[in-house]
Formats: sequence, C-alpha cells, structure tokens
Amino acid sequence: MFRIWALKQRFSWGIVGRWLHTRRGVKSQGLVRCQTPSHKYSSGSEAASPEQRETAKPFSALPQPLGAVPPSLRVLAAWWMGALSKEARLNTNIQFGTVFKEYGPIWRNKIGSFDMVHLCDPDAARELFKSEGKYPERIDVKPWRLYREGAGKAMGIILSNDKLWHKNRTVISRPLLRPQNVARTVGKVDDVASDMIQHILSIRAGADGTEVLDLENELFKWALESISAILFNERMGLLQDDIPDDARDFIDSMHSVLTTANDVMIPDAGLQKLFNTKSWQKHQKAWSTVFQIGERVMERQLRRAEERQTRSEDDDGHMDFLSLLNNSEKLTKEEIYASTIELMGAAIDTTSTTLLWTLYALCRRPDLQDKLYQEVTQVIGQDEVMTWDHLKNLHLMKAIIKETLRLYPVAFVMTRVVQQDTVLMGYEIPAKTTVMVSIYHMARDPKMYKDPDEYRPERWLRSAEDYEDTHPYAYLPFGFGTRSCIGRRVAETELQVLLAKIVQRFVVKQREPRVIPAVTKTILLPSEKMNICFMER
Ligand code: HEM
Repeated sequence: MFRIWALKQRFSWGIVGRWLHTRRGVKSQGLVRCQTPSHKYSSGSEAASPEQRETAKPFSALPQPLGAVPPSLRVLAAWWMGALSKEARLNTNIQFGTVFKEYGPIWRNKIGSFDMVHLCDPDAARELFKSEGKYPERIDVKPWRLYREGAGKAMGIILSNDKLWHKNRTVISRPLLRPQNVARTVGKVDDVASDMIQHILSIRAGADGTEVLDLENELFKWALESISAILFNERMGLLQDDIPDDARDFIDSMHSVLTTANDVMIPDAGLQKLFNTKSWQKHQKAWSTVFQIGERVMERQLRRAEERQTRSEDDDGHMDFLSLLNNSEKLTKEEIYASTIELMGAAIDTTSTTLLWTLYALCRRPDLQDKLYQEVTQVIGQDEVMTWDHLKNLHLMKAIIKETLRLYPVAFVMTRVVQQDTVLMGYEIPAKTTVMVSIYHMARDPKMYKDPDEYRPERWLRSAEDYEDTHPYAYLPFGFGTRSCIGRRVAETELQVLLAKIVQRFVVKQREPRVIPAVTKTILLPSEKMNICFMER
C-alpha cells in the first residue's frame, strides 16, 4: 500500500517558478511577467467561469488517500504507514507518483491541521495560475520566518507577501531579470568559472588522478562564489586553496541553514523553537552567522559605493546590485540585507545541483558531449572570455540545461495559496487553500513528452528531427508568473558559462558508469556520489 509521505511537503521551500518557454518578459503591475507563449495550449486570463462554478463538485468530494480513516486518527495512521519515516521523506517524488496513479491528478491530503491539494495536470496548473492574483503567495517557509521574527530581521523577497513582497520584487527584478543587466554580469561569472576550472585541475585525485572526489561540495562553493561576485561585487575566495575564515564560516553556515531546515520542520518548526531543540539551535546559529558575515560584507560594499559616489552602475559598467537596490530608495537597509541573503539562500544548491545532474547526463551521453564541444568550439573558440552574445548562440547548451531541469527539477514541487475561490478539474477550491503542483511528475508524463524518462535535449531544438511541441504548463522548473524564480537568468548564465568552460577543457566520465536515482531532501538531489572524472582533452 502506498505511504502517505509528506507531512514534510509543507516545508518544501521548493515552491518555485517560471516556465522556460518564455523568451521575453512583458511588464505587468510594475513587474517583469512571463509571457504566455503563442501556442496551441495558450491560456485565457480569467479564473473559473460561472458555468464551471455551477457544475463543480464540492471541495469535500476531492479524492483523499486517507479519506477512510477518521480525521482524529490520521496522524497516527500516517505514522503507522511509515509516512513520517526518513525513507519516505527521501522518496517523496516516488510516493507522490504512486498516489497520483491511484487517485488521479488531483487529490487532497488532510491530516491534523495540515490540509493541501495536490495537482499534476498542466491545464489545471494553468487554471490555478489564473487565480493567483496581484500578490501570488507560496506556502510559508516557517523555519526561516521564525528566525527572522526572533532576531528582529526584515522579511525579504522569498519570505514576504502582499505589498511588501511586491515592493521587494519590483525593485529586485530590475537588476536580476532585465537581460541588459544580466548581460553585464557575464564577465564576473566568467571570472569565477575560469577559477573553477583551475580549481578542478588542482583538486583532481582518485586512482588515475582525474576524479573530483567531493564534486557536490566543490560546485556548492562555485555557486556561492558566483552569486556573491554578482550580488556583493566581491569575491569570497572559496575557490582558493586557502579559504579566508569569514568565507569558510559563511559557506558552512549557509550549508547548515539549508540542511537543518529539513530537521527543524519535523514535526513543526514552531514546536522546535518553543522547546529550543538542538536542531533549532543549530538552525538559528547558522542563520545568525550568515546574517553577521553577510551584513558586514554588504555594509562594506555600500560604504565603498557611496565613497565612489556610484549611481546605478559602477565605473566599469558592471552591475552593482547593492547600489541599484540602495539607489532605488524604496527598500530600507534591513530589507536590502534580508532579500540579498535570501537570494543567496535560493541561488546556491539549486544551481550547483542542476550542474551536477547535467554533468551526470553528459557522462551518460558521450555523443551529446561531443556535439556540445563542437557547438562551444564553433561559437566561442578555445580561449576567449565569454560574452552575452556567445551565450545567445549556444542553442544545444540551452536545450541541455532545459532537459536537465525537465528530468531533475531541483524544486520538484511548487505551491500557491489560492487567492480567490476557483475551480480545478471540476472541484471547488476555496480561497486560501494551498495547492502543490507536481513539477516533477508533469514533466515526466508520457501524455506530455515522447519517451519521457529519456534524456533527450533534442526535443527542445526547433531545428532537430526530434523537436516536440510541448505543453508550456507541463514544464515549470522555475515556477510561474510574477512570483516565479527571479534568479532564472542568473542561474542560466552561470550554468552555461561553467559548462562551456568544462567541455572546452575536459571530457567527463563517471568512474563507474551507473544510474543514479534522485532523492528528495527538500530539493531533488542525487542519492549518492556521482564519481565524475574530468579528463583533459
Ligand atoms: C537552476 C537554478 C534554479 C532553479 C531551478 C530555481 C527554481 C525556483 C523556483 C521553482 C522558484 C519558485 C517560483 C514560484 O513559486 O513560481 C524559485 C523562486 C525563487 N528563486 Fe529560484 N531557482 C534557481 C536559481 C535561483 C538563483 C540563482 C536565484 C538568485 C539569484 C534564485 C532566487 C529565487 C528567489 C528570490 C525566488 C523567490 C521569488 C519570489 O518569491 O518572488 N533562484 N526558484
């Protein structure tokens, strides 16, 4: 019998999104909004019609996996069935798949005070997004919020809602989403990627001296180094042999913030805080170190920027993110600090894990690796510093990253708190209901993709024989709409630049070629070390 998995799901900050079919943003409510692609599946603009409402079944009629168990016994039943076990938490994606198969693409999970609707249908996802309103809302990231409240810190872009979120988002979307601003970061990203290549060369070890033994951790460092170069305009030194103390404390604490978030959510972050458990203390300490060091760096940067009397951009034309936020005069210093630190929290393991999965996929498809090498050589040549124009022409590269995110979306689910009564798949969904959309399962649905479990980037290339005209709402690794991933362009830039440099220099191979399944630890991660070797060309 299926297990009920996922009390843990309420915590998934995963939460994420924008669909990548979008090529251009259009302004809406002061924000850059994803444009619905012109497509056979394109959406309308209103939530449920009067007819849909009239014929809809009541909310209580939604299939419920534990529906036969009296509500007062459901927590006990979930525990008894193993839904709260470590193993179940690691396999949330598989558990969800089993329930979707048994109960269909929409069902309700109501256990104790926890009440959520699960959805795995692109048309219904489109309906859901129509009802998200001006201030879309995700499920609360409780441990992060509780730390802020306790420490008297502001809520940034991830944690805020309503008007405060809108203000944060409006100011931050300018430096992070506008292509011309992201284009200016390519130099910094290229710098970090070049250092990463040197770092890989210096740390390779193993039997034949080509394996990066702790690749996961090394990519984590690369991602943090890249995002701090972009946001703080300052290198942390994480790719040096001798990492400065502050940088080491920062990365250890950032790592701890992300890993302990999982622990403090069981059974509930509020209870963990109330009883001041060891896990809570660890989580709180990690946050306080991140804030202490982060604020110090940001204060230094802002002081320097003021001294140079920078306006929106610094002298060499590179984006100075903090100055842009500061000069907007819309956010307080505390709000700037909070959002910047949240951006870092969201930028590190998402990007590093996506690169890891991509390298794994390339190891398994040497033919594709060759084609990518040819594309990179043709577009960039061997030695040049990369530019935005180069990146625009790396079509196979983009398709590869896109395919990685289809099969391995780090945020395997995303949530919305419905802002108005609506109808989904023929059921009434009252306002304030949390709906969790299964990004992972929609993107592996055989009704949506040919051979969905096959890694085939060619399906995204219009010029290729295998090109598929796919449903835009079946592919949501960056979430959707005005609340979608604000770091999407930055992430894509970082991934493209480092991947290009890797294929220029190395052929990648797994030490022992094998299939590596994914597990769920808040995000979708490989279940074991990848053992990737970097052989010089
Ligand atoms: C491959 C890398 C990444 C993936 C797959 C990813 C995915 C997501 C997803 C699915 C969401 C939720 C969107 C929604 O609810 O509709 C999200 C939100 C967010 N992401 Fe990313 N992300 C990535 C990289 C980044 C980077 C590099 C940054 C920072 C520069 C970032 C910053 C954020 C922020 C701040 C939000 C919340 C936006 C808001 O609430 O308005 N992400 N991301």
